Amino acid sequence: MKKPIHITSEIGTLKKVLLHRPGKEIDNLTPEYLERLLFDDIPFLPKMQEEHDQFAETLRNRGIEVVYLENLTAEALRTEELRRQFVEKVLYNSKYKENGAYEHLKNYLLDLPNDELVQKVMSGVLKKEIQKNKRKHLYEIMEAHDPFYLDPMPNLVFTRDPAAGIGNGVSISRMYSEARRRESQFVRTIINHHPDFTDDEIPEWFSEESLVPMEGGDQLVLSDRVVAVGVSARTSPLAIEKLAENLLNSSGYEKVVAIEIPKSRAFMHLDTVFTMVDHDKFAIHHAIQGPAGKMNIYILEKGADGEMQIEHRENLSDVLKEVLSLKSIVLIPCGGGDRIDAAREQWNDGSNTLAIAPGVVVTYDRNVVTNRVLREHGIEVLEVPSSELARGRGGPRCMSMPLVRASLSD
Ligand SMILES: NC(=[NH2+])NCCC[C@H](N)C(=O)O
Repeated sequence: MKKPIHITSEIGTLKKVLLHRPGKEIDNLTPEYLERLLFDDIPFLPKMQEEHDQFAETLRNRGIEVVYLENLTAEALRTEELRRQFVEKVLYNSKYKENGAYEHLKNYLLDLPNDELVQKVMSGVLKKEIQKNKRKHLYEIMEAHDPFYLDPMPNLVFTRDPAAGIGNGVSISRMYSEARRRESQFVRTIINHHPDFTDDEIPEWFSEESLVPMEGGDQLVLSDRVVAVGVSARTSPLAIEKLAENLLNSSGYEKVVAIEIPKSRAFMHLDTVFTMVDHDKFAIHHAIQGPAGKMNIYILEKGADGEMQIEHRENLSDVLKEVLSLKSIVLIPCGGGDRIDAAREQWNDGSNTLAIAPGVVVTYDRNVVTNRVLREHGIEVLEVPSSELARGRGGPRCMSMPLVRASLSD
């Protein structure tokens, strides 16, 4: 039987992918809350949806099955008990656990049919939506102080981050910031309760219940033996070691490569500065490499005694050649390596490519220099429009959670 999750590389032909079509959550963004909600601007939703639909169409045109987070979640909530658990988890991960201030909110949500329930949880709930006479806690009453009963989740469009497939298993993220922590509950619900996923035992390499953060944008499945994980503003070394222990003990994975990147907004995840585009080619933003190309890279593997062994390395190209057993590799610089073009295009996710087959990537049309340089290196580049999509600081890789890719040996 076909496995519901099969991801043994970054580049194997993509067969099935999970997306989220941006919705009303975007229309609840206001300038005041942009920082708290990790968004940089207020997109024009109809245009953003149009661009997102073109992204999905580009994938479908290449024979890829596109499924949506909102639909699978609504389908998975098959009993009253599951609906209740889902809502309670989401609210628990919000800030309303303190003094039971969420009872009315919970009842309000549970009165809705599944598709509306899911939409509401995504879009957020304004205090004014709940009847005044039902609000009794201080927080509920103080509407001007904060209009949101439940914050919107504008980052759901970045399905890459709350979970990632590795091998036939999944790593469900403990998101770094409160703004995104609830997002993991959607994939959790799907994996545990959607009929397309429950027939099979899906190993879990990392859980959202963990105390230390890790996000999917930092995880790159380099091969069926090696996973790379960014040590970033969002993913901690403690989390990476935990993931490595699980992978090295109970999967075919033999090495986890921890790659330290600068902790800044522009470089929030490894995939904003480094993605795989072909068997031996990678898109990279040169600024992650220090003087003379030096970086901090650590290879975690099991020693002969079964203990975890960690080795330090400094050169990315050498590490990639070593762990992928390649004679040579090519790093394709974002913006062609030009200081201005590289910084501008990295900000708009120039290196955040989504490989849909070896040497075939989906990118944003606005990154003209990077796209040209990728083509000069023999990569087929499928461009998608990006005026509005780019405003949340995530590109085609961030906007997709691959569920099934062909193995490279197929
Ligand atoms: N895999 C990625 N690079 N995701 C980008 C996520 C962007 C999102 N606004 C955030 O700050 O979380």
